[in-house]
Order: sequence, then C-alpha cells, then structure tokens
Amino acid sequence: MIELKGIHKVYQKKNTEVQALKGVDLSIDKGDIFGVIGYSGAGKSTLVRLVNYLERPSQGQVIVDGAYLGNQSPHALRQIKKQIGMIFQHFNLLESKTIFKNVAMPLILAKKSKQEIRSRVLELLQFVGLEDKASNYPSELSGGQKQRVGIARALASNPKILLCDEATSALDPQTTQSILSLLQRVNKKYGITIMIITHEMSVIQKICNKVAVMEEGRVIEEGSVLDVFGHPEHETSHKFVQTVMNTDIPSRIKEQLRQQGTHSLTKLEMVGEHATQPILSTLIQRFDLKVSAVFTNMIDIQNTTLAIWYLDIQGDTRNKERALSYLKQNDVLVKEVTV
Ligand SMILES: Nc1ncnc2c1ncn2[C@@H]1O[C@H](COP(=O)(O)OP(=O)(O)OP(=O)(O)O)[C@@H](O)[C@H]1O
Repeated sequence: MIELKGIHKVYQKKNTEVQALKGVDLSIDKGDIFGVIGYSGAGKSTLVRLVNYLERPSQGQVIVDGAYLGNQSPHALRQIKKQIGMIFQHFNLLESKTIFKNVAMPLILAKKSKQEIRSRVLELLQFVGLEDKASNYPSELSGGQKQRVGIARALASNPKILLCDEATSALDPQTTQSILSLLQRVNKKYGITIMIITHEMSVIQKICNKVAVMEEGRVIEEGSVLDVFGHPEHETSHKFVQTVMNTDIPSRIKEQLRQQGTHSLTKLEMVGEHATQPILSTLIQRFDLKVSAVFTNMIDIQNTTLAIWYLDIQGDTRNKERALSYLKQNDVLVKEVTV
C-alpha cells in the first residue's frame, strides 16, 4: 500500500544542510497498523510527511497504492492525496468553526452536496462518539474529544490510508487508550491502513502489528511487533522495549546468582498458546532436571501473550540437551545467556 524506496531528504538551512533521511526503504501492506518509533530528531515526522507529499524526497521513490508520486500531474497528485487522511499531535482544528464544520471541511472543499455532507458528517460524528457536539466549538472540547474530531475529519473523504503524527502524545494515558481503540476500529471497520509515528513503545504495543525503529535518519530495525519485542536486535530497539517490558534480569538478581556461582542461565521465549505450556513440570518430570525460574516476565501484545523466562537448569548434561531440543521442537526460542 505504501512503498518508500531509497529515500533521502536533505533540508537546506542557510549555509548548512540537514540530512533528515539517509536512505530509507519501507514497505507497508494494506490493512497494516504500522508504527514508526524513534527518539526526537530521528526523522519520523519527515518520513510520514513524505507519504502524502507534504514533503518531497531529495532522492528516492514514494509509491502509494501502486502510484509513483514523483511523476504525477498536479491533478492526479491531488486525487491520490485525497486517499490519505492525517491527524496531528495538536489536532489542527479550525477554532472559529463548529465541530460539524470542521469535519465537513474536506467535503465542502470537494464541493459535495449539502445533503451528502450532512449525512456523512453525522455518521462520522456518531462513529467517533461526538454526535452531541456538532454545534460546539473546539475550545469547548477536551483534548481527547478534539482528537476524535481530527479523526472524523480525516475520514470524511473516505481515505485508504490514515497517517498519525504523534496523535496521542498530548493526551493522558486513559484518553490515549480510548483514541488508540478508536484507531483500531477505524482500521477494522473501514479497512484503512494506518501509519503511526510515535516515541512511545506502549502505543506500538497496544495497536501496531508491525514496527520500524528509526535512528539518525535510518530505519535500524523493522519487523512484526511480536518479533521486535521478543528479541530486539539493535540497542535502541532494546531500550524502547525495556520502557514497557523488562526483559533484562535485574542487576540485584545477577549479583546474587554470581555469588552463588551461577554464571549462565537458559532464556526461553514463548508466544501465544506456547506461553502456557507446562514447561517447568515437563523439564522436571520428563527430563529429571532441577529447574529454578530466576526471572520471568509476560506481556500482552494485541491479544497475544509473549513470555520471557530465565531458568537455572541443573542436572545430567545429556538430559539437559534433550530437554532443550524438546523445547525447540515445541516452538520455544531457547538461548544460553551469561549473567
Ligand atoms: N523544515 C525543516 N527544515 C530544516 N530542518 C528540518 C526541517 N524539518 C525537520 N528538520 C530536521 O530534520 C531532522 C529530522 O526531523 P524530524 O522532525 O523528521 O524528526 P522526528 O523524529 O519527527 O523528531 P520529533 O519527534 O522531535 O518531531 C532534525 O534534525 C530536524 O531538525
């Protein structure tokens, strides 16, 4: 649905150049809720603004729904851009217009009939739960309600893609949760592909199926959210995962283990129904091993459980080898780690 190929973006600032993007390749499939995470200045906003050509790449190709944006006529580009809605951190509502008018604006600009505008706006206000606010003004709404108006306005022209630039960063955790649930409904009910820019891993955890981690203008890691949470390859991704799920053994426990003479542990990673297998009893009873669970953590990612266990497994070496290959055969990811 969205393809970015070899994207570079250079901003000219007086006599200096800022290389905001340094060769980004990204592919977002239809129906994805795709998260892009990174620290401030990583290039996330620049990247998302390229998708609807608010910014043009200095080099590389942006392809949306099969159309290469670089060689479109102004008219064709406008048509493509109509298929892309966008919501913003600070909502960008017209303060002097009512909620009804704010949502209606894309339809008024597209010269739709009054009747069509009325029925579409009322349907959308109902969808976002604001049907009683049609004649209020933005200043009379809470942040979460304003973002709901932003979402309704973005949906007015029936887009195929919704871009969200830090859409929940100005909201409290409870309101964030309700906006994320609404975005999930947008994805499911209208089949809209969603691209979310954020610096909060909890946002990725709650609604994204795929994630790209950005640093200094590059994508440093990309994959399914479960994979990146389970075994982040890059140090920055690891740090983001740690903000929502502690997958590292606390140093206090490591110290205790070293004092006891334990220098290595077996790390198990299990996903979905594999996370609820009777692992410990199998290792103890079937393979005659002595097993202590030193540190464990479980997290729910889009209704799927991800479990990480660190075990101290003692006993006959051959039995341990057989036990570990049994675990691998049962879809448990096994790794020996030093403490
Ligand atoms: N219009 C611009 N002119 C000059 N430099 C820019 C412009 N927009 C962004 N930059 C620079 O490009 C780099 C990437 O910025 P960008 O806003 O894309 O990052 P970001 O990851 O979205 O950060 P943040 O989360 O703080 O918004 C930064 O160094 C920024 O200063």
